[in-house]
Amino acid sequence: MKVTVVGAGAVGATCADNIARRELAHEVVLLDIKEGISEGKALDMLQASTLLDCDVKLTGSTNDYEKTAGSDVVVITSGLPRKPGMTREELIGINAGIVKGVTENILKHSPDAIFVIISNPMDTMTYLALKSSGLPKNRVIGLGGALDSARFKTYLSLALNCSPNDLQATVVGGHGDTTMIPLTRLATKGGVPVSQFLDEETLKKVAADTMVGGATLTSLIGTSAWYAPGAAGAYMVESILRDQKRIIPSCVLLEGEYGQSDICLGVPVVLGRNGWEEIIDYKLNDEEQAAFNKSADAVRNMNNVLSTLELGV
Ligand SMILES: NC(=O)C1=CN([C@@H]2O[C@H](COP(=O)(O)OP(=O)(O)OC[C@H]3O[C@@H](n4cnc5c(N)ncnc54)[C@H](O)[C@@H]3O)[C@@H](O)[C@H]2O)C=CC1
Ligand SMILES: O=C([O-])CC(=O)C(=O)O
Repeated sequence: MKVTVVGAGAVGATCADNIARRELAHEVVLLDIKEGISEGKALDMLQASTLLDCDVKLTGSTNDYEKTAGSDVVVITSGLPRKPGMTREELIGINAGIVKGVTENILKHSPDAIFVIISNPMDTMTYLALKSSGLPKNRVIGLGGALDSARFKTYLSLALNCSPNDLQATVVGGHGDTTMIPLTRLATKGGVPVSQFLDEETLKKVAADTMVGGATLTSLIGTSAWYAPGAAGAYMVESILRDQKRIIPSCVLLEGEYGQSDICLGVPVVLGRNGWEEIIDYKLNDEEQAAFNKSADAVRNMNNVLSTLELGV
């Protein structure tokens, strides 16, 4: 199996490193437009491999897409990250052109690849990659819910003083500070609703912290996060390449599911060797569905901006 990660910055390099360390693919190509950075980071990771008993062919490429040929999965992280005080949505003007161009270049050499889109604003970038490529819907998957749910579990585990591994907790909707929806009602500890352990005020704080999880890290670090985003990328790639069929909330095209159409938005999906294979219906209650619809409205507004950017979509 071969994976290409486009963008050898913080998220791309971390994702490639996680994929290599866990030997999820036999070959990993890291590609960046900036001269030397991908070759340097790939060589550094290769040297680390000798210390970590891991055997993966890791190479870098400065914008040479021939080296990416025959990739099974392509992870797109190329583009600008936000700075403190910015929203992810403000990145659309610069990142849309990058994501569209990269998708086109990749497809020339890997026509059968499954795409995992990370660049922000991710819901709109996923929609753009899908629409501009004409790919089957199951092969374009945005990363949002995997990361946001990891943050939800982290804040829950801190409040509950328990292992995050004993928690089930999912975030659906958009990957934005105000558009994501931590599904508190469905969160469980060892199969028991977390509302049996935590009062409403604490649960509200956990949900609020989750929603601004990315913004909190951005203001602490000065740029956006990469350890959990890179790990979340590898987690999705693992389920795809190993055909694990894990249920991972991800951004996919909705065609009536969850009451929405012609939009890519975060819902629980089964990830396997065919990409996303099934949408799981969580049967949202009225309040959750209203929040989902509001989230869809905001993401649709961003998608409408694409037509003003002269991208030809
Ligand atoms: N969906 C999610 O959950 C997350 C999304 N992100 C997003 O991921 C993106 C990357 O973030 P970082 O890695 O922190 O940024 P970074 O600035 O560290 O790395 C981005 C890399 O993309 C490269 N690049 C730019 N244009 C390119 C092109 N046309 N072809 C190839 N490479 C190109 C740059 O040279 C740079 O090395 C940002 O848009 C960020 O907002 C970050 C974290 C989580
Ligand atoms: O916060 C950001 O801009 C990057 C991102 O999407 C995240 O870490 O969730």
